[in-house]
Amino acid sequence: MADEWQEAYEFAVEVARKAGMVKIDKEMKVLTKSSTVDLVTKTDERVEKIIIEQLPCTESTEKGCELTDAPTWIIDPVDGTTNFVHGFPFVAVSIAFAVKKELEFGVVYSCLEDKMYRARNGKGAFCNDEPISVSDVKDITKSIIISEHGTDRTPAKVEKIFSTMQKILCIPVHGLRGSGTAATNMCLVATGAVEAFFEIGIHCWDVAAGAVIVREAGGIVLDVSGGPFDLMSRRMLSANHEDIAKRIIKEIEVFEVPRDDGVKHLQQPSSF
Ligand SMILES: O=P(O)(O)O[C@H]1[C@H](O)[C@@H](O)[C@H](O)[C@@H](O)[C@@H]1O
Ligand SMILES: [Mg+2]
Repeated sequence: MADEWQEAYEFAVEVARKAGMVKIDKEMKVLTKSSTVDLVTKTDERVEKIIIEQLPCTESTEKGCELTDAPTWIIDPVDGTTNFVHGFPFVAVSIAFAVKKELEFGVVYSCLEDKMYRARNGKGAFCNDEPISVSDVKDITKSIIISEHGTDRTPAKVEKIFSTMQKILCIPVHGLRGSGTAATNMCLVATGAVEAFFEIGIHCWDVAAGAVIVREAGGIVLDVSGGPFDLMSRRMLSANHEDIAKRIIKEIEVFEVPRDDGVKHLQQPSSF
């Protein structure tokens, strides 16, 4: 049987590259989404339009996310919009494709670094056409971990986020980092530059492509409780190895966030 999705995969790489030809423009119009620190720009809209016009069979929906069995594109035109607005040099285009609710391939173009990350189920992960793989460090005290504080500044949530970061820092780990884009953070796990990245509050479009890239690079993608990864849950932990993941999970102070699909919060059974 012909390789059904290969053409779509290759096409997504080209579309991501074209969409990534964005320029840092000091006069850009900045708008806000869920809060005054959750930014979106006219460029986000322009890039989204470029992508949607070029990808085959796209129907765009303004109404949140619902993953059905139909072939579905999951797009973040500018991941790292706050970076983009400030000229902080990590901005990515993220394009994923799911079939029957399973992610089939993911493409992340880190445009300012000109790094094209891509992966397809069972076919490996690549950066600029070179195969990539996760780090082999299993000792958390020899690791670098990424987390982000997101855009919800409710004091109780911020407290949990910083308390988690403090506990992880004091394990101790070699360092804590954050590029400001979830898609790029996941690619940093996939290349072995860091051992893990976790965040509560991200959206499906921030992490869908990265999830395929991490898995194909030999890593794991889980819920922050250790249970199976649920794309709509807005909770994600990606790691090079389950030893690193288990150790981080011990320290994560989980808090509730509304799911992307609007379904009431589901309890995630831990696989550890
Ligand atoms: O830049 P966007 O697409 O809004 O995504 C980022 C999100 O807004 C932040 O809350 C997260 O901390 C980042 O990891 C996302 O990539
Ligand atoms: Mg994003």
